[in-house]
Amino acid sequence: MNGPWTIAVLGAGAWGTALALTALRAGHRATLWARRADLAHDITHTHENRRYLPGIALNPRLAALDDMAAVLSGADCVLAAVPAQNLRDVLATASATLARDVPVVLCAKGIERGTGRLMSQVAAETLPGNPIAALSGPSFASDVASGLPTAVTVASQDGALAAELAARLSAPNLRCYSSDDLIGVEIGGALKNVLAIAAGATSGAGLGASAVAAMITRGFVELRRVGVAFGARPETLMGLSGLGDLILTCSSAQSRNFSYGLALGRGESVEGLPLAEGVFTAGIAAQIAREKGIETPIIDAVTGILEGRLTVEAAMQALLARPLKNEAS
Ligand SMILES: NC(=O)C1=CN([C@@H]2O[C@H](COP(=O)(O)OP(=O)(O)OC[C@H]3O[C@@H](n4cnc5c(N)ncnc54)[C@H](O)[C@@H]3O)[C@@H](O)[C@H]2O)C=CC1
Ligand SMILES: O=C(CO)COP(=O)(O)O
Repeated sequence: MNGPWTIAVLGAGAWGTALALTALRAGHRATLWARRADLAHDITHTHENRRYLPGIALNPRLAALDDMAAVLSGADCVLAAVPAQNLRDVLATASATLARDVPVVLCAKGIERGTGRLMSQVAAETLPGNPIAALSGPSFASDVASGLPTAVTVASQDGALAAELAARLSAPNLRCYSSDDLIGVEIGGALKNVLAIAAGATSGAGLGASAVAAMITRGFVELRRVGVAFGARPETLMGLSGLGDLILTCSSAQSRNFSYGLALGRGESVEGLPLAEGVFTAGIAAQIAREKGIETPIIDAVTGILEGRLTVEAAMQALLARPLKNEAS
């Protein structure tokens, strides 16, 4: 289909709002679905998402509704930007009204806790028949919403669909590359959040920039090991959705995952901190790695800290005391 698309964005949090603004910048029509009527009202009438993107003036053409069926009606494409653990419920609701030929682009980064499913597997189960893609890469919502530039990857097992979506979703400030390595793109996005908690904790514990760099690098080794076991291509893991997003998320307090780790490292309360997807993905990622016989000491350490079995100090000591080995092994 030529001409502008009608894009439905599910989830009116920071990322859904940023992506809807980007879709408008790309010349499309975009409507947000918000779970809560007051948030939908705010976005439509005050042109600000005060809860999730405070201080950023929204395009007055951006409307939000709390009626999912109305948002999905006539959509040429759906962007799903709700948290990973809520994706199944949201897509199950969408399945009642969404036409089966409409592509769904998954924008959450995580692994489903109870099942170990990647987001594309959740979508395949809840929306059988819909073409599925994922969008992932280094992209803080507030940067993207403000019009700052970045690049991401749009992946689908159908390479032609990925290329079409990448072309359609690219905007003046968002350069979308395409890939047919869907799993590779998803794994990078999910695991970098867990590793950002580790990097944040290292920094928060005052262990120094050298330790943070070592943590990121050895964390990337774990990301590659798990990714390859899932069938991801190494070059995908080295790309925007893997290494690119790992660098971003592990090096800035703008990241909620890094900030969560910072608080842990400083011994501060994490009560009430904003969504940090790595908190939910760590345990299931560690379990999957164990089942596949993959060594993931950093992901295991983050899990131990989150479950209250390890202090940050004890986890660091245990990592440093591991048997010495060849770096390439
Ligand atoms: N914020 C960012 O910079 C980026 C976030 N992402 C990913 O996007 C996903 C969403 O993140 P954000 O928008 O940042 O989170 P957020 O916390 O800003 O917003 C989450 C939104 O989902 C809604 N929500 C929560 N539980 C829900 C449920 N049970 N059913 C329906 N909606 C529900 C909330 O009301 C809110 O509107 C996450 O997986 C995150 O990793 C990806 C790239 C960038
Ligand atoms: O995924 C992100 C940037 O690409 C956002 O990271 P946080 O969820 O840690 O803020």
